[in-house]
Amino acid sequence: MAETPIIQFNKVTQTYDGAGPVLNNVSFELERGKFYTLLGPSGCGKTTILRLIAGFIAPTQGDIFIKGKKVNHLPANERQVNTVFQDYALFPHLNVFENVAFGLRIKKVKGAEISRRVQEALEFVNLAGYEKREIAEMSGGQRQRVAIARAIVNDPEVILLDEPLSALDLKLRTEMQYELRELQQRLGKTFIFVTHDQEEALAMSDEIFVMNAGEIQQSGTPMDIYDEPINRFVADFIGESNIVEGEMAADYRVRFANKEFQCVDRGLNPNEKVEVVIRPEDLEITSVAQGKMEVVVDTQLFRGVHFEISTLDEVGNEWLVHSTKKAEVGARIGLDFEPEAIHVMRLNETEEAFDARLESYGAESHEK
Ligand SMILES: Nc1ncnc2c1ncn2[C@@H]1O[C@H](COP(=O)(O)OP(=O)(O)OP(=O)(O)O)[C@@H](O)[C@H]1O
Repeated sequence: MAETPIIQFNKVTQTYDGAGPVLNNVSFELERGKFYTLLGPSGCGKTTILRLIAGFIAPTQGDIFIKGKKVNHLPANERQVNTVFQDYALFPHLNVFENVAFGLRIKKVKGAEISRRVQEALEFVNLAGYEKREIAEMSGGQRQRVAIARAIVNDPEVILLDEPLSALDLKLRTEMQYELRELQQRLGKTFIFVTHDQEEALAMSDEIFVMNAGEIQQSGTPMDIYDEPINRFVADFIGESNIVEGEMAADYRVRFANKEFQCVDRGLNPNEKVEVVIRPEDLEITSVAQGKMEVVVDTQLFRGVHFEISTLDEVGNEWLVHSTKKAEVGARIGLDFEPEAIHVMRLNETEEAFDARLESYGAESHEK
């Protein structure tokens, strides 16, 4: 990347109190002005990354850079980074204006400038006119916006958001997803958002980092991660997947479920063991004669927009199908799919090798 990364981690390992590492040799570079999401199950180290960037803790090993400057031990208040916490951490005894003004008062900014900047921040989050309101009189979504105003009033380069939507009900949560994304684009600042909700990550991010057990498993755009997961963990964590064991037969040919299929993957070794992913929405129900694979319908659920149909092939693999067509439980049916719907994962492939391999296939062949 041409520009100096806004944030860079270089082989960062973090250990708390002599226990095993909660971050293991993590490296990445973030660009200015993008919306990044750290996504992963509870305890995988997402918040630890935020705390290292904010300066609440220093790395056990490795280096952290902000705008090219090493900041391993730079105090939090000297970093151009602000955090929006999960519970917003607002002061209940102060009104909206004073909550947003708090950091500026500590920094002894002049009164007139405080007024101007707080006003600007509140306008930015659509809370102009709410200055005198008590926090207790604000709704969940409004409190969220006060917390964001309090972060942006300092004009930071980077805003860290630690599961900020998790306290909201589903409808408000969806509204705030749009709002946050739109706010980030208007501000043009780097946002680093932590969540364990894959739908939230897919909807909001320019780039997602999928984490597991203190490591980044894969990084990429939401579409990259969804269409081309690097391994079983990522494929399972993002969306619903059918994942079965298979082996390469030759270039563009892969075997699974006792048959050989055309795929778009090449450059793997003949007979190499692989894992094969097909998304449920890429499987189409048809007659046995017309299908590429013969299966028996095991269960069927109506999900409103589609039927969720669980089927079994002759070797006992389960194939979940999302279909607008109904099937009969117990019926023998055919499943049809395009060669591009098959995603082949090598076992234990590094992210670098994986990216290079996909790149070598060319964009057209791997696009659905
Ligand atoms: N101060 C601490 N002392 C000891 N262990 C800690 C400390 N903070 C976090 N941990 C441990 O480090 C691991 C990673 O925690 P972290 O908060 O980064 O995970 P997370 O992915 O943000 O999880 P969650 O989604 O549950 O917040 C966990 O096993 C946690 O118990």
